[in-house]
Amino acid sequence: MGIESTLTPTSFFPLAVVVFFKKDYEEPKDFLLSDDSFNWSMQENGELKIESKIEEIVEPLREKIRDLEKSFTQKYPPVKFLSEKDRKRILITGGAGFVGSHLTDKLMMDGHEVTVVDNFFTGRKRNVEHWIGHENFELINHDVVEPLYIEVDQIYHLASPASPPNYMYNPIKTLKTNAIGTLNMLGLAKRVGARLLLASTSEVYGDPEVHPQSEDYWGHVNPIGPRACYDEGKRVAETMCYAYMKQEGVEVRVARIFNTFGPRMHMNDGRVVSNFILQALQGEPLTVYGSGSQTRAFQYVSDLVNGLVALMNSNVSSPVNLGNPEEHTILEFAQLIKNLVGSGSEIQFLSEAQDDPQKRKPDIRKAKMMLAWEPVVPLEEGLNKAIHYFRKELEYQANNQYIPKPKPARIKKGRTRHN
Ligand SMILES: O=c1ccn([C@@H]2O[C@H](COP(=O)(O)OP(=O)(O)O[C@H]3OC[C@@H](O)[C@H](O)[C@H]3O)[C@@H](O)[C@H]2O)c(=O)[nH]1
Repeated sequence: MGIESTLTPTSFFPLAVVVFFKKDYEEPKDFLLSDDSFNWSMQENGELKIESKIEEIVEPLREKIRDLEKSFTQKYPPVKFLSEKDRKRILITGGAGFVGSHLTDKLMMDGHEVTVVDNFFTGRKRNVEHWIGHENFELINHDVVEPLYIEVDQIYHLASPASPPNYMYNPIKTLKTNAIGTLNMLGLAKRVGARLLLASTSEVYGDPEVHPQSEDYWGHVNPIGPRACYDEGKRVAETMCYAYMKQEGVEVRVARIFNTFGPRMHMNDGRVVSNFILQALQGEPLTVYGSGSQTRAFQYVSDLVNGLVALMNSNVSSPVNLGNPEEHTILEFAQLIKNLVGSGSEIQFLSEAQDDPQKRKPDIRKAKMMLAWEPVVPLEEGLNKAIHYFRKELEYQANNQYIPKPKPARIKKGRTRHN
């Protein structure tokens, strides 16, 4: 069926559209308009009559758009249904980061309403994009250094850079995030009557003189060293939590998180696990700082997430260590990653990092007893998952590099181009 129209000088808009269409959209060929697309005739009154077949041409295009829209229908990971009574409104600050995004997944899949707040300094939209558009999910680009006014039942306060190169990059900002950011979140918790869980760190123990570290150890931190912005920032954040608890009755939970690794760590994170895996995968030397005799104990991210949720929903308001007590030297760790990757990389010894804690291992008896929690993912299994993730990331990076197309040579009118 053709559309019939009468052209007057002011009714050339459809033609303009057609001209644009012809000029800019030459593919696919079946939709090309040509003079055959119109029936031209002169009417008795002298006006030009055009019967267009645009509708016939446009309909297949509409069909294609409908198909595309169908294919875009978002498929979300499965989400449990929770009754109004059990469903909580949960805020996760730093929810687009490495740990925050895994916590987001768990709480979403458990059926809660999750609001993620992130300033995307180290967090990435990509980490939570699979929830965008879901009715239980909201993503807010916001820096916790500024106050936030929303209604929530629980706050997981994770916002802060966590890797030493990231938190040392802008020490003043790290201090503000941990001090002012925590103050703002505690203020919010007080105002709306929410419970707040602070993601604290094993770094509050500094370079510990007690081994393994239990929660009653006060720590050994250099208050003016390069790590102080984070260590002292988290220590003051803990202090604020207990001041708000005692003075204002805010319900607080404090998780002291030990070294954690897993998928979604940033390629430029700079912590030892991501560095060693990426170096081993690319055949580059594994960079060991110092002699490699310093120790760490690494937990897989899903264990941590389960611990955080168990702590939030427990009645334990004092600090709790969350970590895997399996301790290794950094050199052993380099060797293990090299073997798991099957890499021929060398091990390169670089100078020691200033104030680097020499021994670290959590005492997790409190978490075991009070939360019935302990890590369950064996180190090698977790590392293999992380290796798989970083392998994919490297492939993704290689496939998505922007390679500019060579521009066709411009030929000036009236001149012949010679090769
Ligand atoms: O390429 C590297 C990176 C790091 N290292 C060493 O590996 C050890 C671990 O370093 P990481 O940077 O992974 O992490 P750190 O233990 O120093 O700090 C971490 O502590 C606990 C968390 O709160 C934080 O994620 C982070 O601050 C350190 O001894 C470091 O010097 C290397 O030998 N080579």
